[in-house]
Amino acid sequence: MNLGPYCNGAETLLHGEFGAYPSKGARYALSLTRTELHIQRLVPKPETDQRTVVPLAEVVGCHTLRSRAPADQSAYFSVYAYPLKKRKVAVGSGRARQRAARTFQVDGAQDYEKNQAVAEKWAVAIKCLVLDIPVSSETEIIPSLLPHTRRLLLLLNPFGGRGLALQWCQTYVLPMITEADISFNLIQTERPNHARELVKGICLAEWDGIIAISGDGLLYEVLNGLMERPDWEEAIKMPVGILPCGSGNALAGAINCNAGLEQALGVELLQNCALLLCHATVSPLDLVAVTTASGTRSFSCLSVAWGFISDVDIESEKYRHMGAARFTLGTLVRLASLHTYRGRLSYLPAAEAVAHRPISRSITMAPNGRLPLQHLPLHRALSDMGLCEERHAFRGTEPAPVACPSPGSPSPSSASALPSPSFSFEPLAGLSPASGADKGQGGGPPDELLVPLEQPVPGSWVTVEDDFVLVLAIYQTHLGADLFTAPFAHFDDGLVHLCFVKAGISRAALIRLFLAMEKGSHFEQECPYLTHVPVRAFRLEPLTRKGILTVDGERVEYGPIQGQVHRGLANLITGINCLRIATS
Ligand SMILES: Nc1ncnc2c1ncn2[C@@H]1O[C@H](COP(=O)(O)OP(=O)(O)OP(=O)(O)O)[C@@H](O)[C@H]1O
Repeated sequence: MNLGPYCNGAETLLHGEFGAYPSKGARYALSLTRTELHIQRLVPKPETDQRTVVPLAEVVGCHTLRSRAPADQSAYFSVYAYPLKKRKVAVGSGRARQRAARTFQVDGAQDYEKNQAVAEKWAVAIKCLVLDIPVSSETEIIPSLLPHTRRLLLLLNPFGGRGLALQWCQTYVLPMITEADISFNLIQTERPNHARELVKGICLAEWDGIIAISGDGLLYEVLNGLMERPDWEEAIKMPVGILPCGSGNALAGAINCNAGLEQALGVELLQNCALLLCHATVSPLDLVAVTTASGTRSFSCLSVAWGFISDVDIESEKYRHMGAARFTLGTLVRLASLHTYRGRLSYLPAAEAVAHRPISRSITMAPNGRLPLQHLPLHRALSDMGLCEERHAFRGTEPAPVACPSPGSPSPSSASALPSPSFSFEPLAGLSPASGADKGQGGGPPDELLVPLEQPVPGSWVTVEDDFVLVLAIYQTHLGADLFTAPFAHFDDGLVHLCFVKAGISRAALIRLFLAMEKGSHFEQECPYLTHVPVRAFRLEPLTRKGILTVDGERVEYGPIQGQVHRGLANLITGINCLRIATS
């Protein structure tokens, strides 16, 4: 049965009839389109026209193999997919991805070389599609279409979340990325700021990406380590990624959502992100340069929070063993003693109108003012099926060794040391500024929209002085993996989504907002106390003496803080284009 040249209306790139492994006499017709692998059993003939369709969005790689039996002139190729399945034992959502490998026998020719060439062609085509490399039926499918083996630096915080990062990485991540032909070096961080120091010392040319296996805090360290390098302009272009093993996992939630996948937590979210990592697509990522009262400047990719949200985040640290549930408990505890905070919030509204639902309500605005790292050998899940790996297809594609440039002389820092404000706040025991020790080593683009914190904001800014329950400057869709807080945000929209809730809101209304936030429908409640304004820059001046401020979920010194967005400064590995994703 010939399914080509079109399969369900899509162009067939490859078509062939193959045996299977283990054999059992079955034969299959395979058709490859840009988005799917169609598998039709021919022998024994099925009673109905039943086809198995493998969405390439669920495929991580394809390997060619050879039989250990010398008489066998067949070549084989295995396709590795990770479809989403309902789990027998309900954990979290009750869904998880299960490895599904299919091995086909290419036996059309008498000699192995010809069969191997066909197997290799299929493997190359499938890998190109997984990596979003354009292929059409006119393309000559040859190994040189493929990029060199990706080399990822995996940084794992063994104490992130519930402390399961290493176990989860070994169980769910390493097998998958091995099948995706990703070469990696896995380093466990030993202390806070270890990841930051590591990325400051690496030779950029040796890596294709840096992946944080933990919560958002570790990625914050990676981004700031890159920005603190003398070559920050080049360094910050290094694709970064996240494999969520923390408790909040906001960025992972945003990546999952961007791919069109159903909201997920725990292992399901980790597997989704690992699958997306195998698909390699990179998106520009906005960073917000945040300056605190002591003049410390750091780069944030998620949020600045004050009030209810930062209180819950930091106060729930003691429930860390509970994983994501720590926030639910923390929320209930905080709701019981709901605080309000007086503050002055100033912002520069975004010039363009942002097309989404009406947002601003009940707003009281007053215009005014080296570490050279040895590569581990490419890890491989070798078949235990009596087949061995055929690596010819990928030989000769390794990059030539590169010389590591020695660190250059530091470029002048634009992080101006701002004097402390005239009023002071209670010192926080044991808390040091987020990057105070490193101040001045790196650079980063100038914050041309900001004036020093001790000067009044420019006249084009808007200022609101009020009692707030919370102030949140968020730049991604998610505040946590299951908190769809800014549904209108995009990785590189060049916007800070300033959200605040003013005092006066009832506890019940606040709970309703947070419950609705799971689905991202909280703005539909038209709560008069909730305001959202898309801005380019903001300043928050707490007027209440005690409080908690967080940047990307990490506590920073309490006091005036301001930030400006730098559009698409970093690169984030986001994986599959959402139009191609399949949810089963
Ligand atoms: N080996 C380590 N020991 C102690 N702290 C570490 C270690 N490695 C990293 N850290 C620090 O742990 C902090 C929290 O880590 P991370 O944010 O990755 O996990 P999390 O807090 O569980 O996750 P989330 O931010 O999603 O809640 C980071 O700021 C990092 O500096």
